[in-house]
Amino acid sequence: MLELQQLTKTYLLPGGKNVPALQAVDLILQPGEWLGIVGESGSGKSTLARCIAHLEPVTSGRILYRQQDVTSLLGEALRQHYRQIQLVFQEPGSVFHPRMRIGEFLCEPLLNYKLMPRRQMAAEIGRQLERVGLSPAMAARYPHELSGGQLQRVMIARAISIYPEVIVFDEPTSALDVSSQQKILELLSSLRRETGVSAIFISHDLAVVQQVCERIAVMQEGRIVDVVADSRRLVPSELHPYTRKLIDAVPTINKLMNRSIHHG
Ligand SMILES: Nc1ncnc2c1ncn2[C@@H]1O[C@H](COP(=O)(O)OP(=O)(O)OP(=O)(O)O)[C@@H](O)[C@H]1O
Repeated sequence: MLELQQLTKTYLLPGGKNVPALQAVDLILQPGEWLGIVGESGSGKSTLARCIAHLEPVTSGRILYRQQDVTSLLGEALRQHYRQIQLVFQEPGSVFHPRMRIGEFLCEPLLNYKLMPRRQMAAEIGRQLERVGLSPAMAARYPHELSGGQLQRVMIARAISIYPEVIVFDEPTSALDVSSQQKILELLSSLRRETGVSAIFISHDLAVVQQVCERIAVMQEGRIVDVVADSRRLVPSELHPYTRKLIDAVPTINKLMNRSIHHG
């Protein structure tokens, strides 16, 4: 479905210094798959998300979407491609316009892609809000009247409203408290079952990624250093030393790992 070939992104800082944020990344996302990306801060996860979502140009390499190279798409072809790959960020607050009601925010992509006439919009927005566990009455509210977890649900509703084939989640639960985080992860699991959408799920927290992804790619200094086929069966001897270091940093994962070792 989506294939990254030798994807490289280098930032040029004022003064001439180069920052190699992505270094020859190769990665394949299969249809329906939720692929996890983990790595410590600065390893290049957000850069990868922005490049895949075409929010930043890549320095070199290719992004193949359904076998077509989309790195150099322009104009209407790019606009249509944007629709297929949606990005959900960590800080939903930064995406909302403070004076735009939630309903207007949800209308935007539907109008933009002419997915339905205006007269059906109110009912559709109500359905979308319900789908992510919110009341249709929320459509009349402003962003500052919603909690972080509710805003993240609105972001998710907006991302799925235009039926993308891939959603890139960049730390979607990191700004939330543990209970809201858990509820969002449950919502994502049920949306995955309902829609069959594919996803790239980025987090610094292996325990979170484990809940929604089978395969996980591990990033370090802009490279993929390890790909774990089954996030729920981590076999230490088969892991890259850096992956083991990440696991050691997460106590809950340690427990799961011990359990999988003892139970074969
Ligand atoms: N716009 C930019 N200009 C210059 N350097 C950047 C820019 N964005 C990211 N970088 C650098 O690229 C590298 C990768 O950053 P990135 O934000 O992708 O990592 P990350 O794994 O997402 O980290 P975090 O989890 O802290 O967000 C870092 O060295 C960062 O300083």
